[in-house]
Amino acid sequence: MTDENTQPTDDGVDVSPDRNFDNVDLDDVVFDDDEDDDQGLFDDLLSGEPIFENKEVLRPSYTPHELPHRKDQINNMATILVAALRGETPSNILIYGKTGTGKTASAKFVSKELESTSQKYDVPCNVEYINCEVTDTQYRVLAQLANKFIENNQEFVDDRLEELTTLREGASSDPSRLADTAFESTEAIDARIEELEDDREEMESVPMTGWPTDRVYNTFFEAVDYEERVVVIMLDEIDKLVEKSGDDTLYNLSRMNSELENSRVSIIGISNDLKFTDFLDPRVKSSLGEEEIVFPPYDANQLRDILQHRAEVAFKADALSDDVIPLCAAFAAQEHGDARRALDLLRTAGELAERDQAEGVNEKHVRKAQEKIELDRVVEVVRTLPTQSKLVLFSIISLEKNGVHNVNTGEVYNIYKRLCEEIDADVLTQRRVTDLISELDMLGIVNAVVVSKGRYGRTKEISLSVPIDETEAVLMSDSRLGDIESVQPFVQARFDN
Ligand SMILES: Nc1ncnc2c1ncn2[C@@H]1O[C@H](COP(=O)(O)OP(=O)(O)OP(=O)(O)O)[C@@H](O)[C@H]1O
Repeated sequence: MTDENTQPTDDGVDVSPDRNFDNVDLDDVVFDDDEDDDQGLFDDLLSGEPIFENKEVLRPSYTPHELPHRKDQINNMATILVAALRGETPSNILIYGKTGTGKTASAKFVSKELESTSQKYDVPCNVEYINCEVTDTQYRVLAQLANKFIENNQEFVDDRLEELTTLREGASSDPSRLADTAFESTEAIDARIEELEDDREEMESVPMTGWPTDRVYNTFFEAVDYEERVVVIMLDEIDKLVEKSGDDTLYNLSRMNSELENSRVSIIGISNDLKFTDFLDPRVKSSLGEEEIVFPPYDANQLRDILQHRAEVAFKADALSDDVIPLCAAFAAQEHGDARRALDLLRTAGELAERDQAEGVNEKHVRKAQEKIELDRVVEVVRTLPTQSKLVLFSIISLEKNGVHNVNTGEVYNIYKRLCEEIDADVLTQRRVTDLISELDMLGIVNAVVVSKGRYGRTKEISLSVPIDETEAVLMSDSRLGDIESVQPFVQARFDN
C-alpha cells in the first residue's frame, strides 16, 4: 500500500501531513505552555481564508429557489395542478426520470407555490409529501397521511372553537352581534360548539403499528373528508412502495374520489424506475398515469448553469478557478447527467481545497474529489454486499494479492470453497458463484470477460476493477470475514491441485 502521507498523489495534489486535517496525528500534538501565542489544533485550520461563503447551499437537503432547465416540467405540473385552486380535482401525475434530474426539487417547488397561492386566494388545498423509501408499507403511508390530516383537523376545530367561544360571549350581552353570522341564537352556537367538541374528542391518532389496515384507511378517509378541500398526495420513490408492498395503497388512494363527499384527492407519483408500472393493476396504472412528465438527464452545459447558480452563493468571490465548474459538469454528465453528483463533486472539491488550506479550488481538487466520491461509492457497495458475494470477492482479491491475475471462475471457486469451510459458511455451487461474479461485474467491482480457450471451450477471466487495499479493508471489517486468519495457504494450495 502506498503511503499517502509521504507521497503526492498521481495528479500531484499536495496532501502533505502538516496541511491535511485527516493526517493530523494526535500523538504528535505538543501542547506547549511556554509559547505566548496560544495557537491550538483548530486555530490553524480556522485561520485560513475560508473558501466557502455558505456550504449548506451545496447540500442535498437544500431546496433551491430557482431550478434552471426545468421550466417546461415545472410549467407542465403547474398547468395540471392549477385545477386544485379552482376547487376541481387535478389529474394524477406520474413523474419519471433518472436519479438527480431534479424531480423531487421541482415537485417540492411547485407544491410550495401551490400551497402559498391557495392561502392567498383562500382556497383550501393541501399538499402532503411522502418519501416511500422510508414509508414503504400501505399501513405506514395511510397512517402518516391520516395523522397529518387529523392534526390539521384538530387545528381547524381548535381555531373554530376559539372563534365561537368569543362570539358566544359577545352575543350573550349583545345579541345583535349574531346578525352577520350563520347562527340565529346563542343556543345554535352552543349546539355547534358541542358538536365540534365531540368531533375533537373522536379525533384519535393512528398508532404506527397494530390496527387492522382497513381501520387505518377509514380513519384517513374520514380525516380527509372532514373539510372541503383538494388534497395532493406526493409519493416520492413510488416504485419502492410498489416493490415492497404491491399496489394496494395506490388502488385504495386512486378510487377514493368516487366515495369522498367534501374533498378531492389527487396523486403525484415520482419514480426513477421507468418500468415499475408494469407491475401495477391495469386500473391503477391508467388512473395513476393520467398525465406523465419526463425529466431527461442534464447535459454538461445545463449542469454548468446549475452549478454556476449555486456556486455564486456557496463560494467566496474568486474562490473557484475557471476550469472547476466545467470539469465538475463534465464528470457528472459522463455519469448520467446527475445534478446531485455534480453538486457533491463541487462541494467535495471545495472541502479538499479547504483542508489543503489552498487559496482556492482548482482542477486538481476536482479530480481528487471525483476519486474520493468514487471510492466512497465502492466502499458503500462492498460493505452492503451479502456474505456470499463478499467471500467470492475476497477470493478474487486473495488471488490478485498473490500475483495471480486474470483468474478464471474455477480458480475463484477453489479458494471460495476453502474460505467457506474456514468460516463455516454454506458452500454454493459453482454455477451460483458464477452468477455472483456476474453481479459483481454489473456493480462495477470486478471485470469479467469471456475468453475462448480454443478446444478447451470458453471461460471467464476475472480482474478487479476497484482499489485492492481499500476493498480488502472493507471486507475484513465484516465480522465473519474478519475471522479468516490467512488465505496464503489456500492460495498456495491452489498450485498443488
Ligand atoms: N435544475 C436544477 N437546478 C438547481 N438544482 C438542481 C436542479 N436539478 C436538480 N438539482 C439539485 O440536485 C439535487 C438532486 O435533485 P433531486 O433530489 O430533485 O433529484 P431527483 O430527480 O428527485 O433524484 P432521485 O430520483 O435520486 O430522488 C438536489 O440537491 C437539487 O437541489
